[in-house]
Amino acid sequence: MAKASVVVPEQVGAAAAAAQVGCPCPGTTLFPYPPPRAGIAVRRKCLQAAQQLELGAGLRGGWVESMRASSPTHAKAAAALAAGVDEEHAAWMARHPSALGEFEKVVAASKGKQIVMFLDYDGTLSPIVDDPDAAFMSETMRMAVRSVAKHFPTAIVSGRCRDKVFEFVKLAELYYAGSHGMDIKGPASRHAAAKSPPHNKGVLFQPASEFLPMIEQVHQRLEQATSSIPGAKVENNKFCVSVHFRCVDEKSWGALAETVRRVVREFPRLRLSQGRMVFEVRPTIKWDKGKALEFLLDSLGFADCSDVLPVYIGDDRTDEDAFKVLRRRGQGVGILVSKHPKETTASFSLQEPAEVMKFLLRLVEWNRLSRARLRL
Ligand SMILES: O=P(O)(O)OC[C@H]1O[C@H](O[C@H]2O[C@H](CO)[C@@H](O)[C@H](O)[C@H]2O)[C@H](O)[C@@H](O)[C@@H]1O
Repeated sequence: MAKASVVVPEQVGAAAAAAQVGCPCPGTTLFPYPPPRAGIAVRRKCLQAAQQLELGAGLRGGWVESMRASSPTHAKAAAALAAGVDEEHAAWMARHPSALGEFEKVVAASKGKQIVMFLDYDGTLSPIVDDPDAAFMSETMRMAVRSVAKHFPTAIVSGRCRDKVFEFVKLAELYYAGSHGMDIKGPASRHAAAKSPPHNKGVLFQPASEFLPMIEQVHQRLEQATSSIPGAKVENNKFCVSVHFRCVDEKSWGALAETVRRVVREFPRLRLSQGRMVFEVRPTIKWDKGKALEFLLDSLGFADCSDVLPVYIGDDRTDEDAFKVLRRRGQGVGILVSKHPKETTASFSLQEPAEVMKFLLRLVEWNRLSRARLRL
């Protein structure tokens, strides 16, 4: 398999581009610029369909195609039809190599920098399951995240409401950005708070608080309107609402998409996007997981700093906003969790939560050894 190198010709372009936008550390980017194209015709078509959906311009067929794209099984089948699976996968892996396989390059990029860890929850720390209320993370994963947080400032960035994701993760020493980054809170544990920068104590940021009553309303409307579609599940995520279709018969997907769109049209200040077998309804404000990442870096005292290396691991379309921010800053490491080729702005990949755990533990071990070596 062709290996991607940190020192590739495109990075000269990256450095130049970074310099043009005034990036403080143009020589240190891990991101080739312009971003490599996945070249997956089927995926791109599906992405366009998803964008149409977001713009509200999609036809019924476009929605269903986009809904299919959010299922790895369908996507895999579609990609397999479009090209040889192995070739497609190998080419994709060459563009987005395994963060475990290229571990040395990842850590080399952190030389002299503070790593800040950003972790998505569903599909990254916990496996995807049919019932959103049963998406538990394993105790071993919890221990891995706890260890990471002992070594690096660590944040969970999730589409879930903050309280719910905290119930799953149960680690008070972390930062949490729930509702796709619209509900940010600093560590609750006294020990972690004591270690936080002084200006960051008790950080709490909720840029969409005025939308709370509207989200309540749309949640009720969606529950009502989708109640006749078996398997549809509406989840109130405080500043946004998810409508799940993982358990809906594919024959009803068109009807569900139309119903959701009809309801969302009643609320011009809300918008519709799509995640993994889920519609996401959220405020039209310009705030997403990428903005949350930047907010947290600033809160941690790393605004306009070149001596920080944000590492963001996520599996979903909404995580792309964070990957894009890293690429624009020319700073950090974006890692997509996916077994299948997907169009992404992330530089690296990991296949599944089990690999995420291995990566986290390896990072902890590497940091422990590097510190021990410094003490010698
Ligand atoms: O940003 P995330 O932490 O990845 O949250 C995104 C959505 O995740 C959850 O839904 C996804 O996981 C479920 C459990 O595995 C699965 O059943 C569903 O199909 C996935 O879309 C969560 O329930 C949503 O509210 C989040 O927005």
